Amino acid sequence: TRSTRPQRMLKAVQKNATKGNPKSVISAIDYFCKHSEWAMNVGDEKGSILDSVVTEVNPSTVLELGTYCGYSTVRIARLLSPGTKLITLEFNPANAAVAKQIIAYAGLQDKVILVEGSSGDLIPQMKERFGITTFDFIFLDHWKDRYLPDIKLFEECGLLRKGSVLLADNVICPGTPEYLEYVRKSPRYESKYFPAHLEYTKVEDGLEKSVFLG
Ligand SMILES: Cc1ccc(Cc2cc(O)c(O)c(C(=O)NC/C=C/[C@H]3O[C@@H](n4cnc5c(N)ncnc54)[C@H](O)[C@@H]3O)c2)cc1
Ligand SMILES: [Mg+2]
Repeated sequence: TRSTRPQRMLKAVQKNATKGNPKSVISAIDYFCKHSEWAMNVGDEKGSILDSVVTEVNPSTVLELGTYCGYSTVRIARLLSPGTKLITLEFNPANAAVAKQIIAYAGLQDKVILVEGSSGDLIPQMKERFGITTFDFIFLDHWKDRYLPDIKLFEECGLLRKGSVLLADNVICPGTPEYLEYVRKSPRYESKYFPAHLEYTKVEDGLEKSVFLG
């Protein structure tokens, strides 16, 4: 049967990147998306903003919602200090299987815990399953209608502390209007919009960084 786009992306990484070199994996995926097939990775322009926020926060506890093929997982994990791991949630087994291989090809498997399942089910399990008290940094890049319910779930589960940083992809395109309204209106968050473009296109998009004020 015909291969899937994530499988073709993995092939491109195995062909064009250097094993154990995260930067080359990131470049190989960006090249594939620019010259072969567009795919919904955060991309290089928004990825640089992601890099700068992760570097600024220098988090000890990290959560990513929506692994997809692991592109942003690799971007984040490569910047984490030794001994720090990121937890990434993905409910599509086929995507998780590809992501696992791309993360391993980058040599970052020891810095990543990939959990198969849905955020709605897994977020309430973070404390008991992974011994997490609160998250320092959360990257939201899953189904856009899950951003708002999931941030409320973080609050209900006591997973945010004063200074926790949430970074949300696609707040313009595809768009997350309810989430944006919530974080921008709530007195419990300090929000900032980083303008950019939809990955590999000239369409306007951007990231919203929201700091929990406790
Ligand atoms: C109209 C239009 C369409 C598409 C675009 C382009 C565009 C650009 C982008 O950067 C995008 O991030 C997206 C986008 O839709 N992303 C959704 C990403 C899902 C992945 O995450 C997984 N997942 C989804 N919900 C959950 C969940 N609860 N728990 C665990 N995993 C979940 C899925 O299994 C997928 O692996 C789309 C722009 C405009
Ligand atoms: Mg996205």
